[in-house]
Amino acid sequence: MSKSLNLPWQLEQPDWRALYKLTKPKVVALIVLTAVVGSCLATSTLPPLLPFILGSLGIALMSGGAAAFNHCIDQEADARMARTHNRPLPSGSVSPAMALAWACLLSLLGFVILYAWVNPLTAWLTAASLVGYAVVYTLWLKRATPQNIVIGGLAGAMPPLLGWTAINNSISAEPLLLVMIIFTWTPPHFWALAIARRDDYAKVNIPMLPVTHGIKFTKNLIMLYSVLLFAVCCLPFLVGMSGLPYLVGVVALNAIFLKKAWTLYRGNDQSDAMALFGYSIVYLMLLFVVLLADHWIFAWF
Ligand code: HEM
Ligand SMILES: CC(C)=CCC/C(C)=C/CC/C(C)=C/COP(=O)(O)OP(=O)(O)O
Repeated sequence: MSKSLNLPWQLEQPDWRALYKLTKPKVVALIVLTAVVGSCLATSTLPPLLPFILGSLGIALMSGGAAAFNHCIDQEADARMARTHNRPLPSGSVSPAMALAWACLLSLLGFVILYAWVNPLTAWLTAASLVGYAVVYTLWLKRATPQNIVIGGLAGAMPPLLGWTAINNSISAEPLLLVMIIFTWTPPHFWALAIARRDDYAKVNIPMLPVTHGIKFTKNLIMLYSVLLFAVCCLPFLVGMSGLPYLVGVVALNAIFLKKAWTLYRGNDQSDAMALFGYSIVYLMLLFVVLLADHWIFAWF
């Protein structure tokens, strides 16, 4: 039987570097950070070690699996975009069958770990996030509406709740506020990049907002969401979940965010858009570090 048939039992030797890249490791690292902070905030002491470690591992595996499914589904568009044409599938460093098998393996392994050793609630919520990203966003919304990333952003916003349920096995208001923060952060995070890469998306007919509604309109919405993000970030302080150190931190982080959004609104599309995109990542990382530091300052002093 010919090797080119690529049946599952005829997979090539794995290229581990390519398989690692399929998991979008930097994105998953930030996702896991938000989940870890969700776990730490779920208790006033240190979280119990087993659900903490296995919960973070299961969330990481399923997020990496979701990212690998995204690569499989988007391989043709990725091949035609300058930003993505070097990815493992378009460049041929991994076969479609191997990538699909890898996505299934990571997702299943993550699910089993969460279900068997953490709790079924976390396993099912993480599975819903995976389906939300890989199926609802990538397979459907991405090509259906310029609001794709607003709705699809809910999947990527779930990890603080997943981290929380891994420890508490229940859903409550506090982690939902953290979900709201990431949900509100996603549009400026992504639309900044989409402004800089507008032509790429136009070329492959993906209806991202700068393609369908133009750059000026997208900049308006980035400003609007940036103001909204500031307000949403204040909620943990206003409901008494976080203290003054958190408030000081988020005021500083959001002031810089607003300044960069304003600079983009007024200025150069390429460099200012990439500056806001780059900062959005540092911003989210620092915001969750500040949340955790504030939590521990209150718990221990
Ligand atoms: C639907 C929601 C989201 C969309 C559409 C989106 C879109 C993107 C895109 C297109 C990139 C560029 C990737 C590349 O060049 O390979 C990116 C990068 C990144 N995103 Fe997002 N993102 C979303 C949610 C998130 C979430 C929830 C997180 C983490 C909590 C996140 C963290 C990152 C990080 C860390 C990078 C930099 C990756 C690198 O440099 O390799 N994103 N995002
Ligand atoms: C289980 C769980 C918590 C799932 C969350 C999964 C996850 C990896 C979310 C990240 C969102 C993201 C990078 C979207 C970009 O996709 P894109 O296709 O628009 O960007 P691309 O063109 O760079 O691939």
